[in-house]
Amino acid sequence: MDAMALLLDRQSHGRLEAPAPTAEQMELIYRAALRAPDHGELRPWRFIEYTGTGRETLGSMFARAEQEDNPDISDRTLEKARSKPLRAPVVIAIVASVTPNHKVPRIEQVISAGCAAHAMLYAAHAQGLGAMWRTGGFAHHSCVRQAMGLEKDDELVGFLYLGHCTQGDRTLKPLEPDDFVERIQA
Ligand SMILES: Cc1cc2nc3c(=O)[nH]c(=O)nc-3n(C[C@H](O)[C@H](O)[C@H](O)COP(=O)(O)O)c2cc1C
Repeated sequence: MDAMALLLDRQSHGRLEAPAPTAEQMELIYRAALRAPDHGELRPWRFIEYTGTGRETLGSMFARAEQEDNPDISDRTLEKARSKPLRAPVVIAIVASVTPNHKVPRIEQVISAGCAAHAMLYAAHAQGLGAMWRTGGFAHHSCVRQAMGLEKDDELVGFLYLGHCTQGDRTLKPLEPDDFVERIQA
């Protein structure tokens, strides 16, 4: 795939189905993540991959978070939270693993992990896979953070849902660079 076409045409796919990406495809996705810009070579990221029934572990975390916020929650809402990770055959939690009190500020380390997630979206698209970056209501919940072993300064930058697209591309709303760029020329 042409690199510019990749950059200009990528889009998110929320409806994803099996089969899961192959081991070779996953390897390339992680390798792309590891090429993210990284001030100080801190490698401020880690990835937790949920597949098969492993996704139920993540669903249980979501359900626990939901229940903690609202103990009187209905079974239906609880089940909805629990089933969220089943929306794709692979879900990857991307954690900004932050080195505290470092000359590279925390925000730069979190951005770096975000860049890794971004690279993963492109690596998926380049291989004909569908992907979507989600945080939902749970990524920053103390329950989920604790279950994933996040340290105080860490950040869960999101969940990457990965699989095969069930639908074609949607028509994108055109955006114009001139609406976002300020040019200082003198
Ligand atoms: C940090 C982050 C978190 C996001 N969380 C969600 C989410 O929880 N739910 C959602 O529908 N979209 C979420 N999005 C947006 C989608 O990933 C996607 O970018 C959006 O639907 C636009 O689609 P596009 O990527 O094709 O332009 C998130 C994006 C980012 C960068």
